Amino acid sequence: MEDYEVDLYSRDLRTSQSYNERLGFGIAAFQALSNIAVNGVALVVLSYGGLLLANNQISPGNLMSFLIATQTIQRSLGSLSTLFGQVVKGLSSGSRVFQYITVDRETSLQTGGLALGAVGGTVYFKDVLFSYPSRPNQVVLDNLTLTLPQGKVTALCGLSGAGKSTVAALLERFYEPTGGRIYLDDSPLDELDPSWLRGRVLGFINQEPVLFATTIMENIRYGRPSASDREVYEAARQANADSFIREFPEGYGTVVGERGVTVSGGQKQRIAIARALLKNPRILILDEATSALDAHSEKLVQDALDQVCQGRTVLVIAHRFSTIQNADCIAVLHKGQLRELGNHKDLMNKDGMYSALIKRQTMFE
Ligand SMILES: Nc1ncnc2c1ncn2[C@@H]1O[C@H](COP(=O)(O)OP(=O)(O)OP(=O)(O)O)[C@@H](O)[C@H]1O
Repeated sequence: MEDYEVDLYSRDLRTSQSYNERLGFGIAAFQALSNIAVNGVALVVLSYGGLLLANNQISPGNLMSFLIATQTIQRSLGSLSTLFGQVVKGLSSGSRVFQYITVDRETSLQTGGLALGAVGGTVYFKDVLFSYPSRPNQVVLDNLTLTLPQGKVTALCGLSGAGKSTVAALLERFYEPTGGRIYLDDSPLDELDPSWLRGRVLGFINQEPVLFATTIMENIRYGRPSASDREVYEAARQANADSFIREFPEGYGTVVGERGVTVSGGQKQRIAIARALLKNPRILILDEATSALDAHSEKLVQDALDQVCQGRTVLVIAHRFSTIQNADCIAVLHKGQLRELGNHKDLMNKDGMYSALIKRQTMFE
């Protein structure tokens, strides 16, 4: 495997080397030709100018001015070849940047939608149809109609690829539905400002929370940049993170991320939960971790999650049996369609897809 990767890398390096050599030859040929041409011009100027000077048709000063002007042109043309190489390199490096700059904005950016205080937190997916732009022929959500009741926990479950994460992505407005509409309370989501929505209304805790290369204090404060230190401590305490943070020699000033202290998966999740608590969103999207934590960490994370879910509308992409079982409402997705909806007891009694999923899961526990 290692040899194979080294081979691939060497092949790419050789391609890059050959392109650079070709560029070098091109620059050399251009410089040689332009030097010959410009020196030829200087020669012509000198011989013809000498003739005119001999015939007293121009003054020696005029001839000198001409010669200096030709040399200036020669120098400029000489640097043109190097400049040309740089332009070619710059254009190829910049092509990806230009690709992003020229992307059409698909999500509208209207402001002045709902006032934050007036947000209840009921989300309604109405006949939502969706295909990813990169695969327009694959229907990922097929006429999905689903309500996330205000202040309740709705668990989405289903087999891998059923469309659970896509539902969350549409709610975050990372994509727009191909058909149908999503409503927050009574306002269509596409009429609300996505920055306001993501910054103030929605919170997202995913499987692999991102910690930035700065202090734990600042990492938590990203939830609400205006929060005071005291509020950060309180959020960390509620997220079961305060005690382990204080055990670090530099406490909340500990730098995490690439060049700092490495924190465990469970600790990372608790920092992310503290961040979400500080943000205090009306709606929380929770993509539950599939990776197993040890029993102690699991309990701490679960307690913190229970804390953060209280009083909010929660959409949880559920993988754990306990989460699914305790949810107020369970939606079972299959190939982008809503197959079953209800609470654990009702769905188990129904003995359909949900009970089959649960039996499968408990068999492996
Ligand atoms: N960015 C994307 N571009 C194209 N297709 C995608 C993209 N993301 C997901 N899909 C496809 O959409 C379908 C639904 O994916 P989704 O991630 O929503 O499923 P899921 O139920 O969350 O799965 P899992 O439990 O494995 O995370 C899958 O067939 C997947 O291949």
